[in-house]
Amino acid sequence: MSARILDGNALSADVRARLAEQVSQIKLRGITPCLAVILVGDNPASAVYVRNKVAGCEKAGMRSLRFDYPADVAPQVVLDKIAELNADDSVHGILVQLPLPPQFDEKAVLEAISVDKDVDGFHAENVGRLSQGQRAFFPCTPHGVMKLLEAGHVDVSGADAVVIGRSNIVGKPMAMLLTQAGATVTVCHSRTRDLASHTRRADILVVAIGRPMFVTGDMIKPGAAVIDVGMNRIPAGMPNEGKLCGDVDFASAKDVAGAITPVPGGVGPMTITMLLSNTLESAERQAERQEGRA
Ligand SMILES: Nc1nc(=O)c2c([nH]1)NC[C@@H]1CN(c3ccc(C(=O)N[C@@H](CCC(=O)O)C(=O)O)cc3)C=[N+]21
Repeated sequence: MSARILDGNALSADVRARLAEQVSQIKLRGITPCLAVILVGDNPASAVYVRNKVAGCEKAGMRSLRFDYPADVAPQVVLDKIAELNADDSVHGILVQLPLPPQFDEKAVLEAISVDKDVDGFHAENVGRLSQGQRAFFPCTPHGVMKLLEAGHVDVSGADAVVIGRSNIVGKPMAMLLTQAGATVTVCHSRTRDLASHTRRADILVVAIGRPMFVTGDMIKPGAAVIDVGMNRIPAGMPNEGKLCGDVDFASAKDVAGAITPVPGGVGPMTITMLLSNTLESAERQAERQEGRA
């Protein structure tokens, strides 16, 4: 048996069509949702992602602003730009592409973004709000994973979910969203003993460790939903060198899993889709505030 494919490109197209409809509605109220993207340095992968984010905005009818800085820029220059964008009512979302060069204090940069414009959901206050079940911007990658599970009719409530990876941008918020949706969640990481004993019990397995093809079919419970957040280049000297691959060995996993996301075409496109969705939501909240004042 081969697993059902949880198709992130198809779901993205669906969701983005609906977003474009909502964007044209809010434009009638005189507001054009606008995302500002800040990119520091010349990491080629970051440049591709930023280009995709900007293109996604335009296609959905949103406005985007892009600010590029050289790798050796003084952090204060970026902080000043963030302050300017925070104060600009025509900007609804601000994203600083990570990772930042070493002279930056990443946390200080993320905290400088207004909570109301933090469409990445990385600000400590948004993280706190999410953990308390309050209205918040959810981080885009885990939010996109929840949408993929929902569209794929994967039952989350009561499921045993295992998340591999404990990063602030994926693993931790993923665990929170799954917990809120009623799963029993285990978070595994580099110090976990006997990883496979955990993964083999998972009805839902989310893998976000950044190690190419690390999870193999023998680590997966038959019928499980396997979500691959990995985004790696196949190392030199291996077949398909230079191509994208996930943290899951798709070839062996697909024969065991009940449902699985491919790389590319799984979680990645949904990350950008949820970024657009958060930007629209930010614009809608601003419209509510304005109309509340009027
Ligand atoms: N502040 C910030 N927010 C982010 O959301 C953020 C970030 N920094 N830094 C880097 C990571 C990575 N990320 C991806 C988004 C889309 C794809 C994506 O669309 N991937 C395509 C393939 C793209 C390709 O061909 O390279 C796919 O999986 O099908 C991948 C990765 C967002 N990130």
